[in-house]
Amino acid sequence: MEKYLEELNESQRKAVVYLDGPALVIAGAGSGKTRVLTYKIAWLLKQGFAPHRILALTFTNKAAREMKERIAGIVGEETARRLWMGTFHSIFSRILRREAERLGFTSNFTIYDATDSKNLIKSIIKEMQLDDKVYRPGMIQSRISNAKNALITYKAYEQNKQLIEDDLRNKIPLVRDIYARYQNRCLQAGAMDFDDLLLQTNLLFRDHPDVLEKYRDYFQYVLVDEYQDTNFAQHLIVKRLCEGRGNLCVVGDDAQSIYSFRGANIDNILQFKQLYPGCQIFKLERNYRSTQNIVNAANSLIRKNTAQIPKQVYSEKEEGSKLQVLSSYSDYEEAYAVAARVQEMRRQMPYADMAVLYRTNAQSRILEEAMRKRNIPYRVYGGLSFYQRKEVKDVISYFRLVINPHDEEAFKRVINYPTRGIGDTTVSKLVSAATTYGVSLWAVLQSLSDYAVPVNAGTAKKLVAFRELIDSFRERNQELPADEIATAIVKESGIVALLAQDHSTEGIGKFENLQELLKGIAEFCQIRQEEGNTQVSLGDFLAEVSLLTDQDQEGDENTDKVTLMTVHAAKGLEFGAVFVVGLEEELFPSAMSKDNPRAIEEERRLFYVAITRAEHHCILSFARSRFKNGQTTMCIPSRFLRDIDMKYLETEDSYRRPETDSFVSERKTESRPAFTSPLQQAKMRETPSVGPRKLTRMTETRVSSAAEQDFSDFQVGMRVRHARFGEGVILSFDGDGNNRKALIEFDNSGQKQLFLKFARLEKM
Ligand SMILES: Nc1ncnc2c1ncn2[C@@H]1O[C@H](COP(=O)(O)OP(=O)(O)OP(=O)(O)O)[C@@H](O)[C@H]1O
Ligand SMILES: [Mg+2]
Repeated sequence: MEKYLEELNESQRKAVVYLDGPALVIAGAGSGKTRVLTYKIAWLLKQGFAPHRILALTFTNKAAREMKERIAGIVGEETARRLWMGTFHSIFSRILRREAERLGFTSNFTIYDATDSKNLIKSIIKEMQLDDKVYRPGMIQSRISNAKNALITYKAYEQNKQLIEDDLRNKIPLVRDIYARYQNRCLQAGAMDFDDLLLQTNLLFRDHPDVLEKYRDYFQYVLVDEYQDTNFAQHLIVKRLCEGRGNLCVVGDDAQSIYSFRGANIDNILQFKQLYPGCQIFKLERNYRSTQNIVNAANSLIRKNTAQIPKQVYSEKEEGSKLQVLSSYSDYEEAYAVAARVQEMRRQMPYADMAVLYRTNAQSRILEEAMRKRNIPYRVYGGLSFYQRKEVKDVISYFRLVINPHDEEAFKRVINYPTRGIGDTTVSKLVSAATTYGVSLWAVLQSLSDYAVPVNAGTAKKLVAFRELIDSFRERNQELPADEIATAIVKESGIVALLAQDHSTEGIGKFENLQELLKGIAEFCQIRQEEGNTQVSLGDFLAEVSLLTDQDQEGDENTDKVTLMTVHAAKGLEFGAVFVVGLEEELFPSAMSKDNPRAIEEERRLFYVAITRAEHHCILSFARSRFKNGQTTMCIPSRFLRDIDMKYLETEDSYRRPETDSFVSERKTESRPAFTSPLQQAKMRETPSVGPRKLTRMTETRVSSAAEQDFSDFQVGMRVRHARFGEGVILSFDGDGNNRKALIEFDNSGQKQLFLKFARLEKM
C-alpha cells in the first residue's frame, strides 16, 4: 500500500480510492472529510490523472492553500502547483477571464467588492431620485445578491411575479429598475461583482454549450469541500460540469450548514443521491480532532435539531477536560476573564493554538482591548482587511483604472485624489453624460465635446491632464512588471508626496501601509517568477487581490498569536483551545432568529461548528449584561448552553442552569455570584499587566454584588463619570435594589438609562 494511505482509517481509505462513480462523503466534524479530499487528489495523481485536469473547490483561499501544501508534501510542489484548486470565485473568475468575450466582457474585467457594489447602488438610487430611507442601499444590495445567487438575471427579475409582488408589498417597486441599471452599469464599467462570478459562469455554461463541453472534457475529476454550504449557483455549476459522469467527489456535513443567509441550500447535499444516480455514500464516524468530552458535548447539542441526518461520531482520544462555562457580569468582564484564561492556557500551548470565536464582528473590539491590556498578541480575522483600508484602496483603484479604464467605481475614487481641482459637480456632469449615452465615464473623458459635457475650458484642461496621466501609465504597463509600474503610479499620481507630508500618527500609518503594499507586490512578483513566470503584470496582481475576502486575511501566519474571529470564519479550522464568547439570547442565537425555528436550528449548527473546532479545551462564556445599541442591556444565558448534556460541562458556582429563560428568576436562584473562580482571581492578581485599578474594580463588583446593594448615595443632579460614556448628570432614578436604574444625560453621549449595579459610576 502507498505509504500515505496508511495515514487513513479503513472508511476514509475506501472513500479515497473509490473511482467508480460519484461519491458523497457525509460525516460529522473532525472526522477527516477534508483529509479524504486531500488524499484523494494525491491518489488521483498516482493513478495518472494530470494535475491540471483536476478541479478542487474549497470554501476559502486559506483552505485551498493548506490543502495544496499537504498535497505538495505527498506528490511534490511542482505537481501540486498545477492543480486547479481554489474557491468557486477564484476558479471561475479564471475561467471567465478566458471566456469573457462570449459574455460581452473583456478578459481584464474588474471585480467589484461589496463596497464598490454598494457605492454603485447608492449612486443609482440618487440618480433615480429615490429616498434612500425607503430604498436602503444595503437592503437593495442583498436583494440583488439573493436574486443573482438564485440565478435570476435582471430580465428574469422583471418577469418574476413573486419578486415583483414582494417588492410592491414592501413599497419598493423599483428594485427591478435599480437591478437593471446596476447590471448595465457593471457591463459598461467592465466589472463583475462577486455574485456575478457565479451567475456569469452559469450563463456562460448555459448559453454556450461548446464552452461547457470544453470544460466538461477538460476536468477529469472534480472535488468539493464543505458541500453543505454551496448555494444554488454553485451547485448548478458543479452539476453542469459533472452530470452524467462519475467524476465527482463531494464532502460535507449537514450539521455544519451555516450559510443559508447567503443562499446556501442544505438540500444540495440531501438530494445528492437523486441527482447523481449510482452515487456511493461514505460515512466517517471517528473524530480525530477532539477529546471525547468535546465530541460528546457537541453530539448532545446537535441532537436537539430536528432536521438532521443521524450520524454517529465518537472520539478515541482521551476523555479530556469538561467544557468550562464562564459567566461574567458584563461584556467587559467577560473579555477580561477570557484574556486571563488565555494567559493561563499559555502554559499548556502556544497562543497560535488558541482561538476566541464570537457571533458578530462587533464583539471583537473589547476582546482586543482586553488582550492588549494583558500584552497578549492576537490577530483579528475579518475586520477591515488591509486591502479595504482607504489609502490602500485608493492606490488599488489607480491600478484598476490602468488595467480597465472603464471601471466606474475606481474612476470616481481617484479622479480627484490627490486633489486636482475636479469637483463633485464636474463628476456629476460626467456621470450624467455617461448615463445618457450609455457609455463608461472613461469613454466620456475621451471626448468631452462629443458627449456635450458642459465644462469650462479650465476644467476641461484638468480632465485631459488626468486622462493623459492614466494613459501614460497604461502605455508603460504594457512593458513594465507589476512592481515597477506600481511604484511609478504611486509616485507620479502624487500619492507618495501627499502621504509623506502628513506627519500625524495616522498619516505615518498610511504611509507605512503604502510601503507595505508595494512590498507585497514585489514579493508577489518574486514568488510568481520563482514559479516560472517570466514577467508578472499588474493585472496578475490585481486578479489575485480582488478575490481576497474577509476570511482570507494573510500575514504573519507563523508568529505566535491568538486568533480572534467569527464562528463563520472558523469553519473547517481547528485549534488546541477554543473560547466561544457571548453565549446569550439575542446574540447567540442572534436576535433575528429568535422567533424562527429554522433559523434557531441554523444558529445551533453554528454553535456546533464553534465547539467542534476545539481539540483539547473548549470554554463557553456568557455575560449577564452587554453594551448593545448604545445602552447596557441585561442578557439571558443562551438556550444552547442548556442543550448540552450537563455531564460534559463544568460550571462555576454562579452558573446554575436557569429553569426558565428569565434573567430575574435565574438571579434569585444564585447563591454566590462570581464572575471568576477564586483560583482564577488569584492568578489575575499575580499578573502585573492588568492595571491595579481594573483589578480592584472587578473585585469590588464581585463582592458588592453578592447582596442587594445600596445606591442611596447617588442623587439626582449629581455629576458622575462612566468608563465608556464619560461625564454626565443624573436626571432621575427608577427601580429598587439591584434593579435600580439611573437616567443620565452624558455630556457627549446623550441620555442613557443604566443599571447602577453594572454602570460602575464614579462620583465627581
Ligand atoms: N486517519 C487519521 N489519522 C490521524 N489523524 C487524522 C485522520 N483523519 C483525520 N485526522 C486529523 O483530524 C483532524 C480533522 O480532520 P479534517 O479537518 O479532515 O476533518 P473534517 O471532517 O474536514 O472536519 P470539519 O468538519 O471541521 O471540516 C485533522 O487534524 C486531521 O489531520
Ligand atoms: Mg473540513
